[in-house]
Amino acid sequence: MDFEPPFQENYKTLLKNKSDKLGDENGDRQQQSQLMLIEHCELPLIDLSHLKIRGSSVARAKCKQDIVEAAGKWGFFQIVNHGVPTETLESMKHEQTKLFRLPFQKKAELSFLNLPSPSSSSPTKSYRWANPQATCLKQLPWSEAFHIPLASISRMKGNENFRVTMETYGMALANLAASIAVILAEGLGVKGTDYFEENCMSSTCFLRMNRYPLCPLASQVFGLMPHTDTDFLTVLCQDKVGGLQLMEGGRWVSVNPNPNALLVNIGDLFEAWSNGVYKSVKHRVMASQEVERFSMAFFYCPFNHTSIESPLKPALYRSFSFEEYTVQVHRDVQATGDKVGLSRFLIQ
Ligand SMILES: O=C(O)CCC(=O)C(=O)O
Ligand SMILES: [Fe+2]
Repeated sequence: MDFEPPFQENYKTLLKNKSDKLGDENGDRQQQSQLMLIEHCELPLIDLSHLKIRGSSVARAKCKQDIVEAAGKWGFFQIVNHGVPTETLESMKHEQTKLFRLPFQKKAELSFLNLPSPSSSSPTKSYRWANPQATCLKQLPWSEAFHIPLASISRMKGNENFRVTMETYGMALANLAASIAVILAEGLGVKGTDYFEENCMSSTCFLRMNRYPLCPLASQVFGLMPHTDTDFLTVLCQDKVGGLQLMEGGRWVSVNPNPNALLVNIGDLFEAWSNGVYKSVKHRVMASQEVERFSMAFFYCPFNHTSIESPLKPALYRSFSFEEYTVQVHRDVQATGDKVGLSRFLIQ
């Protein structure tokens, strides 16, 4: 299978170090018991058809309230009747599978898809797999991904269908995320804001296509390491396989996959903008020995120069630009393997 990244070959030394696995006798016992006794959770499922202007105002208010409550309690919720056409979703999934089935050597070429070369705020390549900086198995994600700035897809070479599908998908998701952002702002008592309309457009957003290959060492590595998202909102489209877990009340819980729903989660920027009311919750993906998994994350982000400052006072975080945040995250990841994140910007 020439599309498979060479995990085993390239990470031979790390993989030989069995004492390293995710919580064995030498590891953290608490972590081990957590891995074995994971509860499943049913995230709030919100039907966005209630938001229609023609519908009842009571149902509309209740739907908005459900979104606001889920963002504060879980940081995650599922949505149905979200308005993204089924054909658009299906074409994206089809194009995504085709993309990952290309030979590894081709995907890894620097010029593949003609996406932009690394810049200071996004200094890594669009195609990523495993983690060249990993010093132990816990830092080795068993996955490959394309991280695509929507601003640059007009330059994409090759498959015209893919470019058009991605453009349509990006626009639909940017509109969807914008309407959720306004509801969340209203939930904070901030009415009639044009902050999101002015600072976030489809061209400031990113798409990340993830593939989690079968993993022969599923108990030893993650599919994707625990992290929070560096954006305002993420809209995730996942298949029916499952594997996503999130932190709830200090423990990891498994999210039951619902392939008919999109999953929305709060990112770091919204946590800061909401002054901590909405939660950017840690999540991770477990690796699987049996089933391959695909997901697509849409990251709702502002311009690099956009200032993130909560309209609620007194502010918990000092104001920072999106670029300042991403540069700091990158610096911390390089230096410590951990992004640190919002706590860096807390006002003492
Ligand atoms: O694949 C998933 O379910 C989650 C992906 C994710 O968290 C990400 O791309 O940031
Ligand atoms: Fe994520």
